[in-house]
Amino acid sequence: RLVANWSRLRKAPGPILAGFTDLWRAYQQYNGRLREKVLESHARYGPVVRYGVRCISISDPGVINVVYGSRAGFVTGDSYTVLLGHQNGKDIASLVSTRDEKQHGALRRSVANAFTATAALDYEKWIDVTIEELLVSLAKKSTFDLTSMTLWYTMDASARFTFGAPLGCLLAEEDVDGLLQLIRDRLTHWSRWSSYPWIERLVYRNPIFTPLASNPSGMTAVAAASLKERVSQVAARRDGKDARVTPDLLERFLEASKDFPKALDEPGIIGMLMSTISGAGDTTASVIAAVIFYLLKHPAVLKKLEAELESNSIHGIPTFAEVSKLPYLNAVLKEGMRVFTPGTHPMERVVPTGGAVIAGMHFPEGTTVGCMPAAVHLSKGVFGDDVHVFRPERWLIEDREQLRRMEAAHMGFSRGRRNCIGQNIAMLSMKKVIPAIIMKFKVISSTQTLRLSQIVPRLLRYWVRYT
Ligand code: HEM
Repeated sequence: RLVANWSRLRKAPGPILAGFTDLWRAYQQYNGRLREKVLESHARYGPVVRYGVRCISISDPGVINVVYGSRAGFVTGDSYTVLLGHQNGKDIASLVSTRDEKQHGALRRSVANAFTATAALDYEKWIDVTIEELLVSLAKKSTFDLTSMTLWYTMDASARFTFGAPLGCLLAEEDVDGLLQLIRDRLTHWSRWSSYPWIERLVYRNPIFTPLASNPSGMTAVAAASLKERVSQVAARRDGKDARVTPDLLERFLEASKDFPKALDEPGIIGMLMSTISGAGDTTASVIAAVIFYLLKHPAVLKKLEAELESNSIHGIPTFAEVSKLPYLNAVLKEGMRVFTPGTHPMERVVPTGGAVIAGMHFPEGTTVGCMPAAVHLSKGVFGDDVHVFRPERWLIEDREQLRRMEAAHMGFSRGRRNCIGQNIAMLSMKKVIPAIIMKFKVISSTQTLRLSQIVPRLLRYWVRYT
């Protein structure tokens, strides 16, 4: 059996054990090292690397459209089912976790209006209030923990634009109500079990083992409770008792459910809430912290950014209109999201019937292929020889063709029909909060030898190790 496993994809290089058994992958993932190992393997073997019995990582940006393109027919890998919520003995699919393309398309269409660039502007006021609270908290401190503060900020901001009320993390400086822990439990669960989704199903979604099922269900319960509470508030509003000027995401989902009753039935809305809550917190916080880290590490870049903000009279909390088109700020964020990506493993897709030739190699149907943004972003052919260097200037060039190639290879928000639906909101939040912090405070590192590992792993300690 082990030899049969190995021979299935023997042309693809990679760690020997990975070809024989998925235990190798499971072990690395359990220890938060899979990302590091896949990156090492790409450096050693090239753009195609095997990291599991049927799993292939590809770092060649040329394959992005093949694997993630809208008509490509590559459905998401079985590993995503580990993310399915579970309530009352039933799986609750979310945007991220559903493998059913029809269900995904219907759900995504039903909520698309709530995430457009125009809709994101409606959430600006929720974000402003939260930035204000963050600045007040920071002003009271002589030193602050960047990791925690950005996290409390994104948790409160996302709770505001999702449910219309903050969690209170910034005020308490802790994980109020344990929501962050629930998100992390869900991601840890994903990380632990994505190598063996069929065992996960057997253990956690089997009525015989119901007590164990609490792990993937925690967030489902929170989302369901929020939904119940808000439905009664919306009903009260309709009676004229509670006038809400700007609808939050949940209210928009409830509105949209009238037009899309099938996609956005109760489990559909719960699934959307789960995707939004877990998609918005840790990811945005870690990118903000990483960008500030790179600015501190590169004082010349920080100085240039400050000069751009100064010359555009950006002080206090800027409006999105003021900062959305600033070229250097754009370049800093794009570059920050190139050198730092939170994802810990390739975004897995399954080769459709008949197999496919990808990156010059034929893969039989059923093979899991995927790109890990961290690996793709190190493509020297696209980004140049200095791929490991944080250099926003690479995005400020005249050469349109080169810019197009870099844009096409940027996977910070993934690509294709399952790309990040929250990216407009994330960009709005980041483009406002980073200038607000650096223009109000002179942020300096409290240690001489600041490393990314001191900033990021505490955010993502359950699912990735940074060195
Ligand atoms: C800088 C911050 C963010 C980054 C780097 C990021 C990154 C990503 C990536 C890489 C994916 C694809 C995951 C996969 O296929 O495995 C994704 C999907 C998703 N993200 Fe984000 N995200 C961010 C912020 C947000 C925010 C603020 C929200 C919600 C308001 C959000 C909601 C989602 C949802 C719902 C999906 C699933 C989309 C689908 O499957 O159709 N994300 N994100």
